[in-house]
Amino acid sequence: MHGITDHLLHVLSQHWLAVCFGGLLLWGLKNRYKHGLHRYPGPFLASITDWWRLVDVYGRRSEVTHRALHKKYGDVVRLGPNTLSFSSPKALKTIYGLNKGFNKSEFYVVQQSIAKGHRLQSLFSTTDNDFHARFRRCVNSAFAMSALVQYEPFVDNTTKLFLEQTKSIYVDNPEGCDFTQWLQFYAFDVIGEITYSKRHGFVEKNKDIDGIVAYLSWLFLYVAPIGQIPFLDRLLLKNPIYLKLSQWGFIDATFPVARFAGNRMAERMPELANGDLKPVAGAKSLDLLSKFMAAHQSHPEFMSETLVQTMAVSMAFAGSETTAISLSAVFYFLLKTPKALARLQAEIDQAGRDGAFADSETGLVTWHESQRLPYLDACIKEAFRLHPAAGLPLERVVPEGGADIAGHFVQGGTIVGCSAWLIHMDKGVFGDDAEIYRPERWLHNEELCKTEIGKQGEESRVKEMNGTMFQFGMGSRTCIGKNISLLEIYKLVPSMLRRFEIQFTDPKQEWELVNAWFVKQKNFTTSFALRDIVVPREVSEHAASA
Ligand code: HEM
Repeated sequence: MHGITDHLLHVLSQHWLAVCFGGLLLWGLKNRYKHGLHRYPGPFLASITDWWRLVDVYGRRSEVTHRALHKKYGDVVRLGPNTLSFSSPKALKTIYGLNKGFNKSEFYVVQQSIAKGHRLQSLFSTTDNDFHARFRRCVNSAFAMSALVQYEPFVDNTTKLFLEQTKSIYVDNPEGCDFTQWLQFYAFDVIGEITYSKRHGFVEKNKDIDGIVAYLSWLFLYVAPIGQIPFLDRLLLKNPIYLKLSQWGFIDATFPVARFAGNRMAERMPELANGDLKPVAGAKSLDLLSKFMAAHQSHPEFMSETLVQTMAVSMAFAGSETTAISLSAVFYFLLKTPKALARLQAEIDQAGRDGAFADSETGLVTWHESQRLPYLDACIKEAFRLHPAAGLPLERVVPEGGADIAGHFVQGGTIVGCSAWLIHMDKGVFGDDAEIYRPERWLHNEELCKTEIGKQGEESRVKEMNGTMFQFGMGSRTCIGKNISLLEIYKLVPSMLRRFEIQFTDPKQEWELVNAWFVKQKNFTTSFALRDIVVPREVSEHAASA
């Protein structure tokens, strides 16, 4: 026995290079043929190792890589030894459909936040479908369309302040405004107000409070590449030593947003203990935190205090950067397309002259008023289409037994996903000019609508586009905050356009994109001038005669 071991050790020491090479070769071959994925095209290195996609995502423009790969290879591309990307809208119903059994991949686990050394499994990041379904049932009603009316006063407070601050800080300011950051301050404060009836104070102070925005940006820059090899997270941000030290109180690894949420919860605990949840002083209705606490009262066996806090933290994580990116996209594409901006401005001014807006003083537009502006709707949808916030495929794991996805049988355990950056480019659905910004595609062509058949054709064309939009995801894991973000966007865009003339500070300016899971814009600097708010005809005639 001894002799064999000695002999083996001798051979290994003599031929260690060949042994290492052989081991690597076997590992590479195992990866290459994993789950029969060698049938699918893609970069050769991607079929061998996930380091290929980590490096690509680290380059911060993966949406460009993914588009180029699908253009070259077709509807299915292999992005890793165990990962496929699908670009055809036909794949959506299978991968994201209700009760199809596809779980989120480990990519999402990397996004779990930490409070006092413990990971917080959130609605967004959990990979457990049963846990998710129970969690979602507890909080769903707080996000229903009908609850929107209750949140509008919260949004109004921040929007009015935002309009005032834009006027006093940026009107006729030659330095211009970093518009993406300014909109992010807005989105953070709206979420703060809806969640806690308390703004973080970004818009008041025009600065990043407690470094929350910078921290979140850093975090997304981290989770995007590390999420490609999630195991690395356990060596880095969530390594056990760091988490233990944090649990014992030696270091504070609590995310700043989690700290803010914890403080607000502590303030409300007495109310919860009394069973007396009521709107915070000055607020007209219950905020989200109160609603999550009410869920804790009605489902104490599941909705723990930790889950209440997690839910509150998720609001800032999932709802601020995404909304700010989408708002920036709406304004950017309008400024880049003067004809569309002029048409939208004309629609808004006409509504102003017709007395469609109740507020002629601050410029604030209500949700209901915004819903009567079809061209506004078209401009917003077109911006969502061309610049969806999430810039990576929404990864899911194929259930045991495998699945047929858009005509391809894929084995269980394979990671599959679609990216809105590809789905929204489908020419079959969005037209041959899918690559350009053209809000008109969302309107019915009046010429065609003159016949019944033409009208039906137009209706089904627009319906298909609506049904293919993927900016909020799809199925059971679709964005729970969609209605809140739409409330913000549909109110802020017309309110800003009533109040201000917005221009690029440098007309030749192009923005820069940074794909860190969410595709954030940089170098989008704007100048503002005050506009006279267009008032109803009778009012202006009355003013003229007086
Ligand atoms: C324009 C703004 C927004 C965009 C583009 C957006 C996008 C998305 C997407 C794509 C997903 C699905 C992720 C996946 O399947 O992997 C998602 C989920 C989610 N979003 Fe949003 N979101 C936005 C605003 C918000 C807001 C304002 C909130 C909170 C108030 C929010 C909270 C969430 C939560 C909690 C989830 C997880 C839902 C679940 O798994 O049940 N989002 N969002």
